[in-house]
Amino acid sequence: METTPVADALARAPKALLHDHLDGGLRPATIVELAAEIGHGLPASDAAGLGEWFRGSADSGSLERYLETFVHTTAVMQRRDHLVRVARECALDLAADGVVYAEVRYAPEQHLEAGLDLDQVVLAVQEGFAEGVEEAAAQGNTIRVGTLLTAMRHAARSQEIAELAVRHRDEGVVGFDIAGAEAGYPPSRHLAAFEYLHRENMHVTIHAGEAFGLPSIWEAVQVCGTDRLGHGVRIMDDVGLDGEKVRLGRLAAWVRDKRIPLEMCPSSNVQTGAAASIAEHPITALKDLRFRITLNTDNRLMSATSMTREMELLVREAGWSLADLRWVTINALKSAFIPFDERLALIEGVVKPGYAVLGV
Ligand SMILES: O=c1[nH]cnc2c1ncn2[C@H]1C[C@H](O)[C@@H](CO)O1
Ligand SMILES: [Zn+2]
Repeated sequence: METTPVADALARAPKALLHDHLDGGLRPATIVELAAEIGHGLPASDAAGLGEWFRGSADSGSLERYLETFVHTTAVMQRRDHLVRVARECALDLAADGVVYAEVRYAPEQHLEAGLDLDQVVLAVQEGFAEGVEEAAAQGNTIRVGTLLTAMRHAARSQEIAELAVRHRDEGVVGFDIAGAEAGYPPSRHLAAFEYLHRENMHVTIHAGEAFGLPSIWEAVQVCGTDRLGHGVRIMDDVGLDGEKVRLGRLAAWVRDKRIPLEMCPSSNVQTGAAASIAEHPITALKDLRFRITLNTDNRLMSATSMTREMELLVREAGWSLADLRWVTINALKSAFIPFDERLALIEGVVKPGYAVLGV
């Protein structure tokens, strides 16, 4: 993309990110290096080729096939020092992209193959984030990173992961999530974990309404009591036209009325077939209907993207303005899993002044 005044403004705009997978954001060069160290075979031997392989393979039109690419990232995230490095680089890369607040998620149960236990995995990742945040600050980029612990929805460890999240809540873990193939694995499968988290006053988000439709969103909201929806793009199935007038079904109305945040990830959705194109992605219609939408990367490696790029795509292909981007940034901070006063401080002290400099 050529450098234009708008592209320059987007690069400088303060960003808030609620939905980014640690194992979906590795630097290709790091994967090449770590894979060589542990003797893991890769589908491409150089960083550029590997980056291209991830993006191309993830462009499959199917969430299941998209998820298959993660075997090559989780493979190199098994040793303590490797987890520290990947987390450190994640914080540095997000900060360099202008992200001032990020919630980064991963599934600890996928990092036990070299003998670490769940707590050791969490501590290694927290150490890496702390290092990255400190280095970024030294480079002049201030970022705050919160961690979400994910349980894989096809597996049966959600209660354990929920307890792990609660155990590490004072060390930077701010919430819990479920991810993985959605069809056939409804959120209610993990109801006991969600009930436990509610009793512990712990925040919850659920991947729902990405590869499966309204029943998945309904369960996440009404049965599991989620605070936010990961993607939630299929809520559009409950939005119709009554002549010229937009009509919300009961679930869509509930989601909008309750201001339930939607963690939307345009490029990822185009790759998995959840949306036809950036121009037609429901994020724009939902913005116009004033749902509590947020803009996210999902997997920077698989989508070869960044927050700046997602913003550029919406501006170029869906007619978004800087004011729209400021709005979703504030929405994200209103929806963040850190305390209210800290969210407010970021909105008033960082985001609003940052956009004011850009004339918004
Ligand atoms: O967009 C997604 N939908 C469902 N699951 C996902 C998505 N992106 C990543 N994951 C899975 C694969 C990762 O290994 C796991 C934990 O980050 O979460
Ligand atoms: Zn995701």
